[in-house]
Parts: sequence; C-alpha cells; structure tokens
Amino acid sequence: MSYSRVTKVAEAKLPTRSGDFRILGFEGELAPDQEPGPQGKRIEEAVALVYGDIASQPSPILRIHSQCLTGDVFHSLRCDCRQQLELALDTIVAHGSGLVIYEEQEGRGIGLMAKLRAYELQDQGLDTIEANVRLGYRSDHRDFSLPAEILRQMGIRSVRLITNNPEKVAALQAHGVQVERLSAEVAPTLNSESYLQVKREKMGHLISSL
Ligand SMILES: Nc1nc2c(ncn2[C@@H]2O[C@H](COP(=O)(O)OP(=O)(O)OP(=O)(O)O)[C@@H](O)[C@H]2O)c(=O)[nH]1
Ligand SMILES: [Zn+2]
Repeated sequence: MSYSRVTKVAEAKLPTRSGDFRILGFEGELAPDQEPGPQGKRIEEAVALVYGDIASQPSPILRIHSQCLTGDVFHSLRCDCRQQLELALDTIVAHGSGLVIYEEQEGRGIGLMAKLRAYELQDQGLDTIEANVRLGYRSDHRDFSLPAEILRQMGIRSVRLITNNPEKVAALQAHGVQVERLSAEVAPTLNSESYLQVKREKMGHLISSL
C-alpha cells in the first residue's frame, strides 16, 4: 500500500491503568493509484501510544496491534489479542519507554462485520483461515506500510517488536526498519487454543507453548 500523505493530526496525554502514555493520531490517505482493501476506505487511521523518552532509545520496544473489538474491548477468549495488548503495555512501562501502534485493520483487514461472519462459520466447524476463504477473502489482508511510515516520520529506524508473526517482522524489514523480535506469547485459554494452533500450523506464528 502506498499513501499520498500520512499526517499526524493530534497529540494528547493518555493516562491508562498501565501508566501515563501520550496518544498520537495519524491519518494515511491512499495514493490515487491504490485499490482500497476489503473495507473500502481511502483514509486509514492509526494511533501511536507513546511511553517515556523513546527518542533517546536506539531501538525502542514496539507493538503493532491490529484492532480486535471483540478481544480488545470485550475481553473475548476466542483470541489472544487483549492479553497481547496488556503484555505490550506492561512490558513497555516496565522497561521505561516504548510505543504501541494500533491500526484499524479489524479482522486482519476484512472489517468487523466480515470477521463476525467468519466467527459464525467457525462456530460451524471451519478454522480461522478456511472461514476467510469461504467468504472470499485471503487469510490476511493487512499491510503494515502505514505503521512503517509512522515509524519513519517519528525518526525510528530500529525496533524491538513484540510479535509472534514473522510476516510483521518481514514487512517492517522490507520498509528498511531493523527488527529484533520479542515474543508475544501469552497463555492460551480453553477457547483460544485451537485458534492459536491454526496460527502456528498454517500462518507460521512462532508459538511454542501449546
Ligand atoms: N478474519 C479474522 N480475523 C481475526 C480472527 N480472530 C482474530 N482476528 C483478527 O486478527 C487480528 C490480530 O491478528 P493475529 O493473527 O491474532 O495476530 P498478529 O497481529 O498477526 O500477530 P501477533 O503480533 O503475534 O499478535 C485482529 O485484527 C483480530 O481482529 C478470525 O477468526 N478471523
Ligand atoms: Zn482478537
């Protein structure tokens, strides 16, 4: 994905349970020659939650987190998103600095309603990838070029990335960012175990504790 402009539109304090962050709002407008993703948006939004003095860090801790309404807001046990977000915030605060880029790629980019339809199919026995394919989507529609551009604008060229997903690492590296991976493994719940198994077996996620 390429953007004709990526703009920081706001910056404010954001005290959280984990600690006192700053929240930066970004808008990325797709370049005219770019087809929008399944959600059809031409302007994509992302926020960066920044803790401490990241500018003095040669390689700040980073989590790129894709929106998951069901997990992040309602603490759904179908997935590990909420636990990973808490892990990231707590790791950053314990370390003294770092950032989370939270992008609106709900359902790995297919959008909330499509993700719920995929959940419906998973309730009937399909796995997370089969459900996407049955609905006419790829397993993952995300493109991490907006977070990469945000990092560039913030002057960050090297990161310690909290993730189990090798494609996220490769995507940032393709944008010229140096990446060291920090594990984002969290304890599986009864409901998330089979989902995590599919992520490991079919999507190559680096998960050892199943
Ligand atoms: N389409 C679809 N999206 C899902 C499903 N479960 C979770 N998601 C979305 O998946 C995204 C998170 O991606 P994950 O594959 O869990 O993890 P990741 O971000 O690739 O990798 P990590 O950095 O290790 O967390 C969020 O946008 C969720 O809304 C599902 O069953 N179907
Ligand atoms: Zn989730």
